[in-house]
Amino acid sequence: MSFKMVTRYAHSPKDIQHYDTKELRDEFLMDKIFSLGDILLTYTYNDRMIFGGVTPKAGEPLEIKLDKDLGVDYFLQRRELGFINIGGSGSVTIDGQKDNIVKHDGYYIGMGAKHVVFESDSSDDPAKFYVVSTPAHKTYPNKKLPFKDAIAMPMGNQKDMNKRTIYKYIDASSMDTCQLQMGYTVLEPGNGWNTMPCHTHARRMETYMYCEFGSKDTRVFHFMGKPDESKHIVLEPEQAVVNPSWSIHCGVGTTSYSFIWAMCGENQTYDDMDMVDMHDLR
Ligand SMILES: O=C(O)C(=O)C[C@H](O)C(=O)CO
Ligand SMILES: [Zn+2]
Repeated sequence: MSFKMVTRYAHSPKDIQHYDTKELRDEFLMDKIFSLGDILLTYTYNDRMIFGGVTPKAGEPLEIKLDKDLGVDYFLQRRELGFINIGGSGSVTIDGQKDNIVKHDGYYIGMGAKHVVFESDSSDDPAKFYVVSTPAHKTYPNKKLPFKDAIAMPMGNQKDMNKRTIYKYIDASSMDTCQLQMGYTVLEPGNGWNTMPCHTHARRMETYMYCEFGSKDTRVFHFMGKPDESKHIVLEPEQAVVNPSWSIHCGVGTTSYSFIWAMCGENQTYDDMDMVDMHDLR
């Protein structure tokens, strides 16, 4: 098993003005999230979100152990954690309490949980736990978040090539959470655009992890930057991007796809978005 956590710094919009493709990718793209038997995490200085993949082999449980790096006694001493499984079935054991987790199940784990152990039922179809952790100030109850209970918001339409459903898993309207908001967006076949018309939310940063592409050659062109200075990053399946709060975040795929979004910052108000007028995009 290997455990790796990389750091990504925070940027001002001016920093990226002259970035070439490689620099932009090096700073904002996480090119590997799931690797069998491994934990691969990123610590971004944007609101100190930690995110990445936990992919256990069958019979070899994985636990995120972070103390010295965070200056705490254990990983969730001052943090909360959310996850959504996009792989095969598995389980999570939180301080001795085990729950089965099938594909697309999620979980909220409150501050103070000492041991969170992830397991896969089979190495041929391992669970792929996409995990996101944000700083917390209060312990809220752990909560299993089955896909069927997510708040489903149909969005867009076929004519605009953006028909999709946003599934809110961790949302302050239906449960307690300190900072973390998390969900999963699924595009309908034949649709390519997410989050268009696009927005910013200076109050919150956001990460996107793109997955479940319609074909092996599908690519998603993800757009970021100030609305009047947009740049793009081309993503393969199961890669993630960091979006600073000043940045737009939207994308178009060469087929349909899904993505997991997670936010953290000043508020927990999903609809608090500054919509960008199409005339202002450059
Ligand atoms: O498809 C969409 O639109 C989204 O999923 C938007 C994200 O949820 C988002 O950007 C929330 O601020
Ligand atoms: Zn957003």
